[in-house]
Amino acid sequence: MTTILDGKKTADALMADLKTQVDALAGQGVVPGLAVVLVGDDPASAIYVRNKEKRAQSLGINSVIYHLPFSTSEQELLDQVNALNLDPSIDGILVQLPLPDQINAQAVIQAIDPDKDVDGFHPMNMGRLWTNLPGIVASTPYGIMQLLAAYGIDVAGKSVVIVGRSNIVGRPLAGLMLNANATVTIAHSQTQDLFALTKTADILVVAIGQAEFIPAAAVKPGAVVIDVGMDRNAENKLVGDVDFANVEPIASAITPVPGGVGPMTIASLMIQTVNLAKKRLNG
Ligand SMILES: Nc1nc2c(c(=O)[nH]1)N[C@@H](CN(C=O)c1ccc(C(=O)N[C@@H](CCC(=O)O)C(=O)O)cc1)CN2
Ligand SMILES: [Mg+2]
Repeated sequence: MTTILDGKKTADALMADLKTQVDALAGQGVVPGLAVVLVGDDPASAIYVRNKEKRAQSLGINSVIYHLPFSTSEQELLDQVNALNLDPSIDGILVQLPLPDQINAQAVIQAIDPDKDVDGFHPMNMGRLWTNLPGIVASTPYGIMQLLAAYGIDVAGKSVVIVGRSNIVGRPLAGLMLNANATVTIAHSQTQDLFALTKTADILVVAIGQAEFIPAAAVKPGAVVIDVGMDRNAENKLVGDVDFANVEPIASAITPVPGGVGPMTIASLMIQTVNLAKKRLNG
């Protein structure tokens, strides 16, 4: 029997626990503050930002959305970020990606106060992760680790292959897996004989953005498969990077799309926002 790693159910359970923590903070006079900056009108980004706001509101987190026009200049966005850096009611700042072409995303990420960088994308937080120091960790990788933990899947000593080397998923996840004592390989578009490599993985994570790219023949029977993709197939149906119908029967556990990694991303953002508010209270 394959275990379906249910991100929605797991996120809901984590959020129920988090709500009691937010209530306790409120009792001590601290309301966690999350600022989300959205530039332009990308429909998918608008949905993600709305979902973050809904989740924050249901927990009692003060979420403030700054919706700037598509024509916003890099300097205008930097000014907004600097104002939020100085706002004592804001614990976490995130700038929704992708950004319009006229804005250098790295410059914006590096302008965020590393101690408010709730996305964990700032080089300071990436550096902390890779030196195994406490810091803020990107939400999707953090969510994947939480999901595996919720199902009792220990990564220590396992062979983990991550397909995709983005700053949002692949690289930070590799750091987290290494810190949890996995043996990690990062594969990417230049990797030779990719499917021979993926077939060696005890835990296979795929984050490349290509619909149903990983076939059953590329997966070791009994592997744990984590699908970070959110793609549209030829019938315009939302699917992942893994051919779920054919891989599910041979995997020991697998995430669905939707309802796997995605909900864990937003839950992780909320957890880290609350952790930052606790830091404001306790120093
Ligand atoms: N600043 C950031 N930008 C982006 C991030 C991020 O972590 N920080 N990640 C993604 C978008 N994202 C959150 O921002 C995100 C994407 C998808 C989901 C999600 O719940 N997906 C659902 C399916 C949604 C659908 O039906 O389309 C699922 O998988 O079940 C949550 C968060 C890029 N930008
Ligand atoms: Mg999902």
